[in-house]
Amino acid sequence: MDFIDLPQLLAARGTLRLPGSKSISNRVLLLAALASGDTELRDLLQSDDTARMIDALRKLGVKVEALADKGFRVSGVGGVFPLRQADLFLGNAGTAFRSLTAVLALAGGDYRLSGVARMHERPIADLVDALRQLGAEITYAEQGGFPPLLISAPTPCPVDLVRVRGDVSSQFLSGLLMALPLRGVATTVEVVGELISRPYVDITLASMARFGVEVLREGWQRFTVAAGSAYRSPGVVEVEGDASSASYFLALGALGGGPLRVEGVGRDSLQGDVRFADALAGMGAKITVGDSWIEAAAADNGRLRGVDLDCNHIPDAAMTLATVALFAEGPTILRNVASWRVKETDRIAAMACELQKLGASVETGDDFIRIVPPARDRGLRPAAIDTYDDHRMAMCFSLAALGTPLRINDPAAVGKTFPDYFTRFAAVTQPVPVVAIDGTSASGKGTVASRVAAALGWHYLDSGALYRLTALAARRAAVGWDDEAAVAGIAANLDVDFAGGVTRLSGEDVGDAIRSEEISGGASRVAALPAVRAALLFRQRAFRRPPGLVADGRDMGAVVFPDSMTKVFLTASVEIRAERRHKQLIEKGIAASIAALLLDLRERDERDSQRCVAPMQQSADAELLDTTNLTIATAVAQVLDWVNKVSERG
Ligand SMILES: Nc1ncnc2c1ncn2[C@@H]1O[C@H](COP(=O)(O)OP(=O)(O)OP(=O)(O)O)[C@@H](O)[C@H]1O
Ligand SMILES: Nc1ccn([C@@H]2O[C@H](COP(=O)(O)O)[C@@H](O)[C@H]2O)c(=O)n1
Repeated sequence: MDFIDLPQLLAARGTLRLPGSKSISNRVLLLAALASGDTELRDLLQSDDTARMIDALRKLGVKVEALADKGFRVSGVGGVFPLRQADLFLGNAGTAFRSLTAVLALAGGDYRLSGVARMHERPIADLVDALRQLGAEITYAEQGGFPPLLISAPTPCPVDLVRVRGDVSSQFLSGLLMALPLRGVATTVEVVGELISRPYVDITLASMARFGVEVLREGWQRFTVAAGSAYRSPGVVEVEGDASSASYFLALGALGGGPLRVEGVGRDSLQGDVRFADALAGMGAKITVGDSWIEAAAADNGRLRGVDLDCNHIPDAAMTLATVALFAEGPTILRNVASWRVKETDRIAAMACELQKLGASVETGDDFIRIVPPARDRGLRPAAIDTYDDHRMAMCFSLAALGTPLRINDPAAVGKTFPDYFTRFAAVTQPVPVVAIDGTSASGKGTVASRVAAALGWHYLDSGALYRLTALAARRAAVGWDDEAAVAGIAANLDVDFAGGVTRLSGEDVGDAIRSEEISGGASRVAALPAVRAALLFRQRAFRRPPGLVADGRDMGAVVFPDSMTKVFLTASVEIRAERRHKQLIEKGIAASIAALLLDLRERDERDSQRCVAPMQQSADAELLDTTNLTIATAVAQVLDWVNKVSERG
């Protein structure tokens, strides 16, 4: 499985230009295609969802040209698609699926609309039922009430009133409204049930108005499109930044100190999700709003409060509040989020499951989620977060990195709306610093690394101990050191604890047992197995806790912590190393011979440096420290000097 490991973060600040709004991008793409005249769309979102819409429009015969600098030119077809037959695959793009269903059902032609498996589980009967009232000919290709859909030319139908449910997804109403000008006659839509996610309907109405069609709105119950309404290109449309995407960075600013400014949305934004900033302010964050930017910073006392909030108006951004709740004082209750259940995944269930992995207590109902953060002294637990092919799950949970190192599985899910999310995330966050000390066996890595850690007041990781523990546990389970799958299974489930400087395996102190020459050899054999290294990777990264980490091993700088602030490759002549190890063993009362140790060290160096995965080698960005003629104190002083120089450079 693909994953990204996020280091625990110390702070977040900076400025970020948002990608274009998904909701606006997909609406204006469709309206520009239906309009008469060419439209230049600037700052359009470029992501999976917009790619699906563009692809579909091209298959319908619409000319969509990419211009320089995130621009697109759409040659409008004046309401008549040139191609009257098409098979459209819309992935998991709800905005594209619902609006194209409505438009194609009234446009005339034979079309098949399908998507990914999850799209085929997302109900669409309410929209289909509404369209059928207008004469639409739509059949379900597989399961009744769900995509895929087969659409053919509508039967002429004189009705001027159509009813649609508004309490499942506002996209049904939005799709219907955008399609109505194709009828040419006055049509009123009456919403049945309470309309949810009203700000998204506002975006629809504003987008239609931009293309010359004013909808008469009576409360949130009746919407009328006048006879003869037709879309006309406004020439140029600038797409504002995505307010839902802004929520992750505003939350980062509030949790990570800030100030963190997002550019592209502000006071006059069309998007309801800008009100996420109000919710964050309600939790105690400092929010400043400009015409086209919003900035978030931590509360004066650095703490946020849990809230009890109706989230009907910010259904997408509300997910971000669920992970912010992990850091708040007291419980947070997010109400009126039933629509989460029919999104990219059942977001209430998915959110509950993943929040619990981090140590929160969670209660859920049909339309709410209640989150109690873990006790402050316990903090968040390192965890591997599943993302359910849902971009928002991946982005929301990245915030947990302010409390723990974590793994995000299938991070490419962000491609739906924010393909370079994790690169932008890294640019505005400051991870816990690491000093990596790699090198040959018995060169003094552990001695130097632990003293550097003590001098800095940082944590210390002896990564070799994990390979030694794996070798010991395999031996005890009578598993051969070459049995890759079995040893990797043991590594993945090691019950180890280093509390108080004591190395425990399943509760037993094994500090001496793992230092025997037999286990040293076993450790270097199991360490050559790729599956074992993969199984131990996140476990090592989970040691990266504030204020910093000094880690020693063979691949700390190259593989485990490639972004280490200082990398050192420590070595000494093999003869000196054998002498030091001999002295060390004799002092512990363990019998040893220099000749045997020499042989063993040479063998381990050879195996460690020649293996195919993460071989021991000095990387180009590592400082070389040969301790053959150095005292321990001099070696430690040299490393601290390198660390200080990097810190001074900032
Ligand atoms: N510069 C030095 N001068 C003299 N003795 C040293 C020096 N550095 C380390 N030693 C001694 O060498 C022995 C081996 O050091 P240490 O255990 O730190 O090595 P290591 O590289 O971590 O070994 P391993 O690869 O087995 O984990 C220890 O007894 C340590 O005190
Ligand atoms: N990052 C690491 C650390 C260790 N190993 C292997 O484990 C053996 C024991 O390590 P020590 O540092 O305690 O000597 C060592 O010989 C390596 O084979 C590793 O591969 N990567």
